[in-house]
Amino acid sequence: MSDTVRRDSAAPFTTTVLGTARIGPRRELKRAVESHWAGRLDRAELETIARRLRREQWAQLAEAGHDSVPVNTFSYYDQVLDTSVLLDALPPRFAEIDDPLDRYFAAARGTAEVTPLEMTKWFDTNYHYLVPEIGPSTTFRLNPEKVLAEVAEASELGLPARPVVVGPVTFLALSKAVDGAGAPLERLDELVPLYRDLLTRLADAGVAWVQLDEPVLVTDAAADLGLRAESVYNALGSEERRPAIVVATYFGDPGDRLTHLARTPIEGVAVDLVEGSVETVAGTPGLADKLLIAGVVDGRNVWRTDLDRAAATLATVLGSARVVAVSTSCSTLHVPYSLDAEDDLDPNLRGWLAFAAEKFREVAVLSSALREGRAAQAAAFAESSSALASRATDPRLHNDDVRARLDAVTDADVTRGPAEQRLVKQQERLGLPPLPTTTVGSYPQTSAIRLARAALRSGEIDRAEYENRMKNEIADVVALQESIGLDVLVHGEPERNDMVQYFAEQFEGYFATANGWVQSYGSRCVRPPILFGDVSRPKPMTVDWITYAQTLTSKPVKGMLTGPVTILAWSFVRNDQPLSMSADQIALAIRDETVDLEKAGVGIIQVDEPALRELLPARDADKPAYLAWAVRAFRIATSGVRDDTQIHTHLCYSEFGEVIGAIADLDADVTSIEAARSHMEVLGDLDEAGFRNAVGPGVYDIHSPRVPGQDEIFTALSAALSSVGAARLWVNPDCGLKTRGTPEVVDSLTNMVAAAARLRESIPLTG
Ligand SMILES: Nc1nc2c(c(=O)[nH]1)N[C@@H](CNc1ccc(C(=O)N[C@@H](CCC(=O)N[C@@H](CCC(=O)N[C@@H](CCC(=O)O)C(=O)O)C(=O)O)C(=O)O)cc1)CN2
Ligand code: MET
Ligand SMILES: [Zn+2]
Repeated sequence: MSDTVRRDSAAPFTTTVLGTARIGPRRELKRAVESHWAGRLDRAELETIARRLRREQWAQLAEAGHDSVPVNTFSYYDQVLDTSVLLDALPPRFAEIDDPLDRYFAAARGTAEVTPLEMTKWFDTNYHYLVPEIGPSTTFRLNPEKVLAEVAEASELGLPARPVVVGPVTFLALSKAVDGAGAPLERLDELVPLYRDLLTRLADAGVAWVQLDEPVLVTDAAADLGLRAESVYNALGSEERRPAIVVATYFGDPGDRLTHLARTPIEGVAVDLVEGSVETVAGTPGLADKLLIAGVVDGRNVWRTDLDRAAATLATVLGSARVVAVSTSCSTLHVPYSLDAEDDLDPNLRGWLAFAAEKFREVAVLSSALREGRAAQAAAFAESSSALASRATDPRLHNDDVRARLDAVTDADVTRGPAEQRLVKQQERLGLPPLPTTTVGSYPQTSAIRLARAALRSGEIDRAEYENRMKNEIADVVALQESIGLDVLVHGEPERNDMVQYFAEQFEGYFATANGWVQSYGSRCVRPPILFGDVSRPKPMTVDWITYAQTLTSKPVKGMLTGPVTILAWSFVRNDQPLSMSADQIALAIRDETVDLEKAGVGIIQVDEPALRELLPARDADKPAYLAWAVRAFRIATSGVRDDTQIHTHLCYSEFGEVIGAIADLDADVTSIEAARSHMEVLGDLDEAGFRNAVGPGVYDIHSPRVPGQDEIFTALSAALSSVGAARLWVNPDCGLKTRGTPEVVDSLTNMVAAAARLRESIPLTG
């Protein structure tokens, strides 16, 4: 059959990446999309900017010598949302919006009428995807326009385009069932004909290779993933008119799922050889006639590749497959664009790093060395090993005091007095009313605040002027909270560019970037700081701001810190020591800060751990060890204070299931937790996990601009009250307010305080 012949002879490629970022080297897409939402940029202009960003990205790959270029990795918001659109699987509440792009953004962000899709973490990264909702009324249908358009665009430029699409197993495994529907994964059979159809359309468009992303195959997210994948890819492989298929696994080791894939007629597999192991590849029969895309360059961390080691890894797997292509371990979505945008980096550090552009070149160097011999790339190999040696011997990597302190940590250092006893002492000190009202920390990060920071950076204003402006912000936020009638106040975090970066910038052992932006969700970006050495805290980081806020009010002001696990999760981490050791070092630095806050008279300190769930390993076997070190790090950070100092923590991003026991083990006096979207269900789970301390279930969802009504909050609170009782219940939104506007914050909090007051009246006044 002619098509089959064409596939077999489809020249395998040798040099590629699994995907790229799209936000733009200077966040051009963020600005364009946000201007479009604000009505300041029309659709044609938005599309022009998007097209230019795609072309620049593709050109960069081609120039680096890649012979296969991933396309359809562009997205106006999120690639999983794009897949929901591809499969026509948006929930019916969006059907009334006729225009496809308006509908797309409505699904991502919601409108006054409809709530958006839920957002959650993409595996163990800090990227968020929009969770597909699969209900009884979902009928799948193929909308291939976007992927075909990107293929056409790249082909016109003469580029070897390889479309990348989220695979059916991963798509359904990440979906949630709604309206009483069964598990989405049971509907795989319905997706197979659509993907077959898509394959044919791509073949018709001249596509030689297609990449179907199946990262879920490195997890234990569902039973029988290997068998399910085998059956799907047998079916897709049997399609006569199709491009060659590569199935990409990443973020871990596929284990025996690789054997299942190898049994199918697909032409290639991509394997993460940074987080996964070469043994899996070597132990998998059936790869001999396939293309193996070997992910030896770390796609999600920023360290320069050890080329010798990567070349050795490639040599190990060379005999396992028909052809070995060199690649990144995953998409470079998770790292900044290029070191070229960093003017002020420490020169040594620069040599140790590789952002996306530098990784593109590393891939090409390794591929050339693999085919033409090491001698062809001698200079690059020499540079890599001297940079590595410089890093390994840099004295800033080791701080003996920090290591000695950690060695000396005992069980007593991670244990506080009994929780009930703490509660009594804290209540004596704080004298709070029942159902205390509070907020999670941040208030709107207005553009005035950000512009002040930009002005400080550019030298337009000095430090004193900047501090004045921030103090004015704090004064405004304190006054606002008093007028609304909240019981426990916060300073509002105006001085923080980010809840992780702010601390990292003040730690020893960390570097910050100027333009190292990475997409977090939609148009929102973060600049993850780079943890390179042992961590310590030279001086207090938050005490002056909190004590200033406390001078403005007689209500207690909560100190506000980020916990060690979250700081670690949202940083680029060292790859030369276990994560647990880095977590403990950060924990000691945070402990120092809690002790200083206490000394300064602060009675309540919140240590946020929203990323506790995020670092949970993909495989069940690895989970208990992670949870043990994560809990211990939090307890190192929070057990240095007296029993009458109240420790709060905060968690968001729901899906607490597997970490619920760990949340109880944190032993915080008060835990504020996202609950609004799951209708307080988490409270029952906490109870079952033996959690007996106080809890502030988020009573409304801050991720949407919608103002919750007083009755709606009252209903949620009443449910919480009957679940945990008045003695343990706090009242708060489900996360910080930094992304919201002030008017909606005022209205929402006013309703929240009123609902709490109403409910208080119903509580019998016993002791
Ligand atoms: N690290 C981290 N990860 C996280 C979260 C988080 O808070 N931090 N929360 C969750 C995700 N939520 C997020 C919520 C908001 C933003 C967000 O708003 N990001 C800002 C950037 C925040 C920042 O770094 N701000 C800097 C720089 C701001 C900036 O862009 N300044 C302009 C100038 C000012 C202006 O034009 O407004 C510039 O430099 O060009 C500052 O305030 O100093 C954005 O995309 O716009 C990101 C993630 C999970 N992961
Ligand atoms: C992502 S959790 C955010 C917690 C932080 N204290 C804030 O309110 O912004
Ligand atoms: Zn939060």
